[in-house]
Amino acid sequence: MKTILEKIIAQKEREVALKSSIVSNHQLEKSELFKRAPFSLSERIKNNSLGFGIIAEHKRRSPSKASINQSLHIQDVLAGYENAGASGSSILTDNSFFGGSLEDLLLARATTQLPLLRKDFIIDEYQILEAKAYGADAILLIAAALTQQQVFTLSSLAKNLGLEVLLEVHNLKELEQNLDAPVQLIGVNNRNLKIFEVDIDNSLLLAKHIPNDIVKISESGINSAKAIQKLHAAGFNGFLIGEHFMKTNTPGDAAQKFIEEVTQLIH
Ligand SMILES: O=P(O)(O)OC[C@@H](O)[C@@H](O)c1c[nH]c2ccccc12
Repeated sequence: MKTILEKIIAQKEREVALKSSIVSNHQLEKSELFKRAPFSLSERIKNNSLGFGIIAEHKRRSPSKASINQSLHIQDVLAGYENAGASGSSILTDNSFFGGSLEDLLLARATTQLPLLRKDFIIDEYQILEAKAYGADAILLIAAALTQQQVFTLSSLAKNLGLEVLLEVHNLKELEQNLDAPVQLIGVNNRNLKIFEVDIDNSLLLAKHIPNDIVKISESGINSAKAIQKLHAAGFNGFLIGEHFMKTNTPGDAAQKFIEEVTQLIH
């Protein structure tokens, strides 16, 4: 039986083959946004007055949750996140499994000055060119979906284009085998993408193995200020949060309240 991750990757391979057959790399490189100088997500997380960074995610649905929120406009969500004091935003662009699109990324770019992470299952250089052409500042690479060679090649290309990389790992092996790749942020996913179970303790265990010149992010399943307090004490600088905000009618307000709670708790 195929895991969900394997199914998603198989679908991505088909998508990339189809899309690149009608829109060339060169056409993507000619787009207006390709000339834009990207923002630094890692700098915003390290240097902000809060002492921690929240990457607030736009997510309508996921394989583990059929519907989180289908009724909001991405412009309102992003304006709310920016106003709340988030350090960046993660925009799901996968359509088949998460209900997002590159159009979402474009609308987000037009709405906000926050650094934007293209959140997708990137397996090919073509998708990195797309990310830049649609206004991303950073991309996600998922170690569990890539070989060590792919992580190195794809993150090198991103770097050459001025995009930062958040490398997602789930265990020590994935972390250690990719430490020579040029990435600015490493995210420990609390959710196992193969079986979709959440375990915050996973991040706590891996934190000390991440080199200190790399920004440390804890991802997924975070829904309380107390969880951030623990993770922050373990050395994490940033926190990627989707569902806890997106399940409300006003994700920006939820993010604001959350950031206030965390600030009180950790100072
Ligand atoms: O909604 P949550 O549990 O706060 O999680 C956000 C984010 O970490 C999660 O969406 C995510 C982490 N890694 C991914 C890889 C692909 C798609 C989605 C993800």
